[in-house]
Amino acid sequence: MDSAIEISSDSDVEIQETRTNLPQGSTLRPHFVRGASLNANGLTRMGLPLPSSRNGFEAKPVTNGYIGSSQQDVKRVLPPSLTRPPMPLRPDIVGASNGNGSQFRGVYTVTPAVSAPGNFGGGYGGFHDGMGMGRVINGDRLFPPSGAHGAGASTSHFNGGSDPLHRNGMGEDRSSENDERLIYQAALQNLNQPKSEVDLPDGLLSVPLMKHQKIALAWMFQKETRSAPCLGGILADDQGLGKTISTIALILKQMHEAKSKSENSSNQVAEALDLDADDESENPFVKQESKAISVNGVNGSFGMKKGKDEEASTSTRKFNGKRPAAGTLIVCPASVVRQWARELDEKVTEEAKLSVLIYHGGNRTKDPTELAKYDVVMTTYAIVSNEVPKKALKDDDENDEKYADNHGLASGFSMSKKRKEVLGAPKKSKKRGKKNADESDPDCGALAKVGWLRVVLDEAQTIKNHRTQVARACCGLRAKRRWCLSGTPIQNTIDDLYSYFRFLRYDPYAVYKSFYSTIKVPISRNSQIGYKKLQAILKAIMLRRTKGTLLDGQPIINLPPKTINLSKVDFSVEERSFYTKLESDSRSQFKAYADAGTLNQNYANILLMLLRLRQACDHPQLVKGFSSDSVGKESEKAAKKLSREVCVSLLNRLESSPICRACNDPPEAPVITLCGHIFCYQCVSEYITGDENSCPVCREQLAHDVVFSKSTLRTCAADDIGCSSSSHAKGLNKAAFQNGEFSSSKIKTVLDILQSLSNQGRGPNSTQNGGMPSSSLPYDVDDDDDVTIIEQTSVPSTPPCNQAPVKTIIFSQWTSMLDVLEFSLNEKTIEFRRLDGTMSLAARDRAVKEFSNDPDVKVMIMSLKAGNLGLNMVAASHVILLDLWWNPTTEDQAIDRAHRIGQTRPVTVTRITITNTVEDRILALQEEKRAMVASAFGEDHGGGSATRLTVDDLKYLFMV
Ligand SMILES: Nc1ncnc2c1ncn2[C@@H]1O[C@H](COP(=O)(O)OP(=O)(O)OP(=O)(O)O)[C@@H](O)[C@H]1O
Repeated sequence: MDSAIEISSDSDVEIQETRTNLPQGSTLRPHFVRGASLNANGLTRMGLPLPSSRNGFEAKPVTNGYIGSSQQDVKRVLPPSLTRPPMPLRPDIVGASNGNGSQFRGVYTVTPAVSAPGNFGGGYGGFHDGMGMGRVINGDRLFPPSGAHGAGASTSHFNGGSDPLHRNGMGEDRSSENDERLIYQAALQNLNQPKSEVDLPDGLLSVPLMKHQKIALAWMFQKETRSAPCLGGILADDQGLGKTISTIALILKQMHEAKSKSENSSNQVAEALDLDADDESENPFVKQESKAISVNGVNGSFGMKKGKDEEASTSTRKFNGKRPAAGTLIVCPASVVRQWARELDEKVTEEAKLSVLIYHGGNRTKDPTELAKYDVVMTTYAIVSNEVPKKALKDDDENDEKYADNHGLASGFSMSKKRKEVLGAPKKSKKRGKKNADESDPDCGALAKVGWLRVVLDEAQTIKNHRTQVARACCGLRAKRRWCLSGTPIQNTIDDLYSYFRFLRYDPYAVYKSFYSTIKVPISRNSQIGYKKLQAILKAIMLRRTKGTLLDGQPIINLPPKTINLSKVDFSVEERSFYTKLESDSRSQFKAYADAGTLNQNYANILLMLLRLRQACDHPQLVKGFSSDSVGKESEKAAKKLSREVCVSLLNRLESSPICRACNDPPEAPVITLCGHIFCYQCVSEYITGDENSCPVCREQLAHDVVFSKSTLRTCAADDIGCSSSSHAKGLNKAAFQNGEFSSSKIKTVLDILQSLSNQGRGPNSTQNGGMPSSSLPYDVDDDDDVTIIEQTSVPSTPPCNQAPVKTIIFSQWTSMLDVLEFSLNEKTIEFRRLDGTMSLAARDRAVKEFSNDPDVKVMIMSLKAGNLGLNMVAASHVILLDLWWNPTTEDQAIDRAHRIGQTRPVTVTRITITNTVEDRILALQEEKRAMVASAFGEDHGGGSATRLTVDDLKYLFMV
């Protein structure tokens, strides 16, 4: 087995307790506290060092480490400050231990996490809270004393110069101005929560900024000055705290200041000019003609609308002769583009209206000077990925290999050339390399041909893997000021940070060698000191407040409570028998791979088996292929024109390598592009409907007529492969489903919940406490910032009923589950809307609006992939999660669509899982994932090591 780096933490104690509680016959997970290797979208490859999950720690002798199964396993030494009492388990784990199949309902109630000011957890105060993942136990944050303040952090501890790697000049090309020692020494001088506030002059925003937003504005404004280590930073406030409005305020503030300066003094203009000069350009900017153009509402094409004033509105943007200088570029997921537009429209007054362009769609301009006319341009990550030359990875590629060796990554798990080819990675042609590096290439889009004053990456975790096309493209954007907005900046490992540093040009950490030698090596040598150093490094560029952060002793926002129910239901007899057979077949197959020593080679197959088990928990028909063929007529027509050889070859490929190149999970409704890359239909649709029109892997043109499903290809290669049986089976399954022969326990549970909400919503006696029993027992937990778990035995009741109708969002990660659900909702005449990745942006926007505004629309069914980020859906006070996502932060993000500013009612969340299935074990993995994230943010200093799904993880999942 490969070597694996272990987190040695006090959570071992917790796990041992769990083991004693497990029911007879339950499979104990040998590596329960080991770092699970999950990525944001799902599993990382078994031991495969996905770029975002590289292990970067040196081996340490074991002192109090967890004893792994391999003798080569490497242990991590915990600082003494991190030995804390064992923490009780989450009810889901305990629930799994009941062993009697009885339903268990754990309730997680959000109480504002109280953290006293000065307690380092009292908001933004440095690494822990600065990173924002300080855990709350009974309302108190736990931090190691080492992180309580910066006083104990002698700068000598941070002497990067003593680092041989550093001394050897790996970062030697950086100026002394950027010397990391200066940066963190400066940062150490003020590790307290920023308190300075700045407000906008009256008349710019239509709503007042909240106190924490004024602090954010002051902080952001200051970070855009030359005194900062890089111009910009990471605003990492919790989801829903108003990162959007803070950013809009920054844009307005900077424009207002620049305008005042230019009116007042020519000297000041000169200063402003200097401040805005593009430091990546040799030529100073020259004055640009600017126009005031107001945003054209939030509907239609978002074209420009000339403002009343034609006076200069965009401060100091200038042309440099070669590249037009443009304003602010907002890059965000397609699903939130219109929401940004709406915020800009609604939150900015008529007088201060910004000119806004949504740069999206097939008809988008190719003229860079056109982009330069707007104050704000909004676009999607996919378009950036398509249009902007990728920043070269040469250095990092070398590093990856070199450092992987250093960190005990088994060679068999490395992303070998062979593996890349299997997965369809394009061979790098010299031509492409050149093309990527040259923005004068005619294929390079308008986005890359302007110099931006400011680039803002919303949901910046999208670039957490610095090797991806999208991350490299974002890095390639020319910009003076750079911002990352993310409520979940670290999802997997410390390496996630590297990608942000690289984008931000946060020298010297923007060079992997320096990041490695100045951050990762110190952590591995002495985690306590190393993390203090990271704390300081982050402090200089990151602001993070959670919903529980206190300002002057008061919570920064007063949100109604959030209650999370874990609803464990059992299968029907038919479902159980179907599942049991599937599980035992999968286990046998897994054992066969294990016995043959071919687990690595069969990684994709193993994930596919897991996918089927997970889907079977939702509805057996998902496994049996109920879902209708995703691709449309265009695809079928085009497939008929392909030669049989091409069809067979594509089909073979589609059947042999089932990993989606977008989400890294086995694809749902798998399709293959003509260029040979495999995706979930939903994932590839994001690229097509987003009008980016190009394959995220190789940039080949994409459209619906170059995307083929298995059944379409089978039809074309009919005789040998037997398409007829497949479509027959599909018809049969659908018929079976429609006849109700195979109902799903989860669907029934959803309908019961909706029914009960509908009844309770009408009733006069709704409780005032969101369904919390009066005798609730406090339940400690360390895995969520602001959640306390209590045990509840009664069915949660609905929140208090006020005038607004009770609305529910239902999430599933599979569109086929949404299909099935649709059928049941229609049958019960429940009015709903749907949002998934295959829909156009306009259709998604319409669905959100109708759900929010139409009192008759009580339900929104959403794909977790398309709908978990950014959207404001406070009309809903109930959230149902139909299935478990590997990474719990994804679920948290989904829940926060409803639990955010603007929510006036308690929010109830129901996670539905099936007992005695793989879902029990995924819940346990999620616990590990939460623990890993906590580690990464300083709770147990194990961060960055928990990055891989090991063979033992898989054995656990398959109960082998
Ligand atoms: N000062 C304010 N006054 C009124 N409404 C506000 C204010 N600040 C934020 N909001 C509203 O709160 C909601 C959440 O804000 P926003 O979308 O900016 O949060 P966010 O931090 O960007 O969330 P996410 O991380 O999920 O994208 C929005 O509907 C926004 O309009």
